[in-house]
Amino acid sequence: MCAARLDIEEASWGPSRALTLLHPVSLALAPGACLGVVGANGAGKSTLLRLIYRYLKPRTGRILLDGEDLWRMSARQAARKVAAVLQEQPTDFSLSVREIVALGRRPHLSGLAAPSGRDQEIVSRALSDMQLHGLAARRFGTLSGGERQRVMVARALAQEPQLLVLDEPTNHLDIRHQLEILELVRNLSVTIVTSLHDLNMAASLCDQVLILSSGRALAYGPPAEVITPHHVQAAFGVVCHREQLHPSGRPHLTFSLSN
Ligand SMILES: Nc1ncnc2c1ncn2[C@@H]1O[C@H](COP(=O)(O)OP(=O)(O)OP(=O)(O)O)[C@@H](O)[C@H]1O
Repeated sequence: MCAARLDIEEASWGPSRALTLLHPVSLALAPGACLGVVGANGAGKSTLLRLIYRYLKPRTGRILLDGEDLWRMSARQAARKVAAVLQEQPTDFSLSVREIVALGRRPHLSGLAAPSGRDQEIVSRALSDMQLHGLAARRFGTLSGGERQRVMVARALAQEPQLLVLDEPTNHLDIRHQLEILELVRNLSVTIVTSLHDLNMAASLCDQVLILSSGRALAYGPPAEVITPHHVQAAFGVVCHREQLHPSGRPHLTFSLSN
């Protein structure tokens, strides 16, 4: 897998001319960097992610991967470069875990060609990266929420993307699997855009953070500059305290409704 540079240039979106849900957003993300998109419910995180994985076409502006406009590529070309792990999961519950993960190879297969030995190897690696080998033959519909989430990450890994988009990747996961997924994601050599609700997690995982508030970019930059009590108050309407953990000295945020 290799990593792409992501440039978002004045990208906005709304379902009609009269309604803008995402006001123009611009940012540049270096290859291999991890961007965390945070904000209150309804702030526009999923909408921005949908533009980045080419589900929605920007009403204004562009999304560029290594300088190439996502909407000037074919859907298939884009699918070879961008993979997404979404909160909505597939409804083909009767497929096995291995079959679902193998769907990630589809953009790389030509025509009706059967998967090659290399494709099978990539699928096996994705299954073992997500510790799913023991579940490979199980029907997707029989898995727990956390197991399903790991299958969706494995499918995205099998796609060998240059940019991986994750919408709340730790949903449904217990603490151990949350930490494992985050560590795995962090060690991938791809560019990552992830929405997160946990600001402490965003601060420790991400190289850059974008705070959205009511469909507008409130702040963008390294976590220490962006996740500040002032911005948190403005975006979430809560009081935020930055404390230092002992003995690591790492910053940790706590929140309250009033001082
Ligand atoms: N097609 C649409 N038509 C009308 N409104 C929409 C449409 N899509 C999204 N919205 C609204 O736009 C706002 C932003 O939605 P979005 O899903 O991007 O928020 P979010 O930050 O991901 O929220 P959450 O944290 O709750 O998942 C919400 O108020 C949502 O109801």
